[in-house]
Amino acid sequence: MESILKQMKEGESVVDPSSAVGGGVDDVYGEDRASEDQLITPWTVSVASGYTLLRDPHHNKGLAFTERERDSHYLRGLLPPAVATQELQEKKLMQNIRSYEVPLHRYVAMMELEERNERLFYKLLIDNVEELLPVVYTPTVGEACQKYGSIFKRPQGLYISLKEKGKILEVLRNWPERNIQVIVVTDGERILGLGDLGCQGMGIPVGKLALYTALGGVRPSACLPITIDVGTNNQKLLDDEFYIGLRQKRATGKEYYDLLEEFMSAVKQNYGEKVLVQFEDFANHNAFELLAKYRTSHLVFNDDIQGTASVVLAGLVASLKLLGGSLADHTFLFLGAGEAGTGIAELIALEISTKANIPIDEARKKIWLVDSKGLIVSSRKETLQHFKKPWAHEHEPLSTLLDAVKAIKPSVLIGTSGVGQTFTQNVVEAMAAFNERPLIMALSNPTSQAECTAEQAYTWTQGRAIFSSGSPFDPYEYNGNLFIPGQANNAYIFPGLGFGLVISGAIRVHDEMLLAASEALANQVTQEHYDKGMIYPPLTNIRKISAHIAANVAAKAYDLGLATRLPRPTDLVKYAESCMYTPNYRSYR
Ligand SMILES: O=C([O-])CC(=O)C(=O)O
Ligand SMILES: [Mg+2]
Repeated sequence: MESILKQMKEGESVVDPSSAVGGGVDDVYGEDRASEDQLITPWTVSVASGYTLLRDPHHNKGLAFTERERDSHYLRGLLPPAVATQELQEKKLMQNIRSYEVPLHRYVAMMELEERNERLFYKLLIDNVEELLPVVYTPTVGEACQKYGSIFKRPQGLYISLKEKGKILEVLRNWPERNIQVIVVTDGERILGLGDLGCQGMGIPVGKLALYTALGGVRPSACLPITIDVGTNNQKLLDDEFYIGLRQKRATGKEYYDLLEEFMSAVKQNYGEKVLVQFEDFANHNAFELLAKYRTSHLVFNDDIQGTASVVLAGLVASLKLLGGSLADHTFLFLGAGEAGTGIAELIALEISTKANIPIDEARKKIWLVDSKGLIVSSRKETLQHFKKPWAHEHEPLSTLLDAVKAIKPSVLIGTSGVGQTFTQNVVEAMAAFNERPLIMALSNPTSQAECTAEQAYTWTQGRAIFSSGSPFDPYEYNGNLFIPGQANNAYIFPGLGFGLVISGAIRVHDEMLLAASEALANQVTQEHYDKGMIYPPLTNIRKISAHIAANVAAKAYDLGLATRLPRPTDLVKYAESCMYTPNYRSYR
């Protein structure tokens, strides 16, 4: 109370005006542009003082408050005498985090840092991206969701449950930030390859949005994680006394779709049509339908269908440098015909059809899918779900993956089944029998669900495999050679894709933007990477990569007439870079 009075005396606001309603892309980013050259704008002085300032994660700098700031912001005595730089704080935190051996403890330490000092959290994440991505994101975030009820301390996003039916607009208005640019929403029904985690799926939107900021450059205050809770069919959670969600079986059908409809229209009403909604980890039976329903009326994309497709296509295009030929010269076999499998298959077909100038149906014939019932073939067409039908080609029925590998003789094997250890030694050896360099992608997450490990892929092919996975694997030494697995995770794509949509003021996501994102990523793989057998660039350069992806996506948005931010900047890469949030401390006078 006292500190608020002090602020009022000084004419300061307790609210950061950068979060006020209104403002397009330019004024939104003014805050961070100003911060970079330490300009003092009216915004940067509008922070709370004293004890409140130390408790405000958006503005707190801890020991890094200077002597002058300690005087001018009533911090004397509230901090010990030492003054630290942001770099020294980083050093200390990395030491602390490395001292925790249990990955979940590292996760909790990072979340606590985010709640204490947002800029330091993002600085740490950006400067140590390869080390910390597996902590705040896949695979550790999977375990965090499984135990979310126990580790839950403070809400990090919005929970919209069936109890909020009819009141969703009010709920959105309860969120403290107004100027939202990106929402990641899940209903928790298919969290990674871990299944239905209900309300505890919240860890996923939180993790994805941390990457939007760290990897893509979207301001943290413009990001909104949302979990829609319609119940869970996970009995273990329903019986768990610490479960944080609705204690009921999942609502389905009309009840489910009515809630989603209310949510989507409330989002548009509250934030306008340029807010991006990323659907994440919905179950297959809803994911395709929600995407089809909203892609023509809202700025939406499904990360598991489209983001994953774009990242895999980039890896495939890059791998042609090592394999030779064009995509049309290859044959693709998938294990798993859900969101990721059919999404990737469709984008590959689109790319082949565009590049080879052949009808998409012809292009699809290069691509085969196996689901839990075996190879998808035309005799099964009647009973297939609609998203599998385009892949039902003429062939005799085959019930196992191994039989399919032997019969189809693919050059590329892609796992999107969500089931670990399904690329058995026999399967991988069969791939190596007729391919000089078999391309193997074990995409299911987290690590426990990967179809095979990097070590297995390299040893079972005597080091000939080109291997990528959804979850990270360490480099592996085999016969004196070091092999570096690629991480074919949508994390390469969605931050740049989303940022490109935001900076161009796009109003719809078009498939050509996914191709543009994919192309930009593939272009970032250099000869130096190819020489090491890599088909993805290292994550250490991810902000530069994201700027290129954003620029390519924005260019496509302008070309397609879907961009509303006019005039079109002449150099989109430079423009993207200049708009990116940077977490260096600002000075408060
Ligand atoms: O979150 C990840 O690591 C990738 C992804 O979207 C999924 O597995 O559902
Ligand atoms: Mg996902």
